[in-house]
Amino acid sequence: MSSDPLLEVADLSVGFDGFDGYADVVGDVDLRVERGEIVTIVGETGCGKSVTTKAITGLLEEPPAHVDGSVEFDGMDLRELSEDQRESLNGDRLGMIFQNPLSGLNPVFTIGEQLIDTAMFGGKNDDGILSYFRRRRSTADRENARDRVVKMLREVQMPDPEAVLDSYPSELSGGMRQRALIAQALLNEPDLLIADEPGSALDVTVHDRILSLLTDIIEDRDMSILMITHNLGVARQVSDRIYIMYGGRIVETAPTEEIFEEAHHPYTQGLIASIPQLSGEEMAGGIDGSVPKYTDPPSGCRFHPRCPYADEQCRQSPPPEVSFGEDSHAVCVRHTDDGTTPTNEKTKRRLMKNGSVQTGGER
Ligand SMILES: Nc1ncnc2c1ncn2[C@@H]1O[C@H](COP(=O)(O)OP(=O)(O)OP(=O)(O)O)[C@@H](O)[C@H]1O
Repeated sequence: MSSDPLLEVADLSVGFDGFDGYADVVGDVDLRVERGEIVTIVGETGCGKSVTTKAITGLLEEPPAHVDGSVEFDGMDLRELSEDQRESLNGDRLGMIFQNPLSGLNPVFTIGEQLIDTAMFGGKNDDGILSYFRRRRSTADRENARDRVVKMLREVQMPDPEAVLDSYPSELSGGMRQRALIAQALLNEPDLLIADEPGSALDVTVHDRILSLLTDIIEDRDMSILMITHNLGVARQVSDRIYIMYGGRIVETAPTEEIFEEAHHPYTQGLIASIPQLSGEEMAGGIDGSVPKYTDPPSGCRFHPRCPYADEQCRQSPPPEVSFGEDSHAVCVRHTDDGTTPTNEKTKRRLMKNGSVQTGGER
């Protein structure tokens, strides 16, 4: 662990005012990304992964969101930056790719206009009158930027990049729009790329292709990545280190191989047991139950209603953080009690006995 991480998030919390009352979604989140490191946040849908990255990148509207904690990027406190400073950073030193490829592109400008602007002006990408005049200026700079965009579109394997430059987002397929967004996020060689389930809004085969494309591209670059996925198998493929998130809390973190060698939290163990295996022994239905209701979260450990080891202590008090090495922690009371320490196999047996759908193997 270095003393100079590129991104360091401390004690982040996010809640929302809503019709059903206050939703206490994210809390006590500490995470860091070292220079050149690929880190993933893994958890089921609704666990607070997107809310966490949106809070980091300043994309939550406050209110209704209430954000607290500190977010340091290369020594700058992102929460203290003015809107202008943040805009210059986003799209330049900080690249972002989100789940829905349509939301990231402006429908009234061509792909070329948008990507060339990003290449020339980075985060200072203005879709108003200013950009209209910028685009009228046919300078050598603009030609250079165009060449860079075409090169990048080729790198993301965009079919017929020259024709795509003159197309509007609505004229492209979902997969092509996602490729355009990946190209846009990488154009200015950001120091940190934040990728929120890229391609997950698309069908499974396109999603898989997008993911393997992205992993190939990032392998060749010296870039830090914070990636979000609900798929632990994907996280294993791409990341150096994993944070497991449940109910808006980080429940475990460790270097990727350590998580798979010896996961400590029953939730992580349940996710591992749910990864499809050729032996057909995975819990095909995943872990029984659903993520908490954030307007009325469970007391004590938020995972206790689904945990096969939960007892009174888990229902009563928030669990302690237990360290298993400098870089490996889990937040679970069981590890202070030798008799019932969970193991992957034990948890899998218990979860299966509890009625999770199974495809074969032990019953
Ligand atoms: N603007 C908002 N106002 C109120 N609640 C919100 C808002 N945005 C997100 N939430 C709630 O926060 C919770 C966590 O959502 P989030 O999108 O972060 O989950 P996730 O783990 O990223 O899942 P997914 O992969 O489906 O996006 C959800 O219950 C969601 O309804």
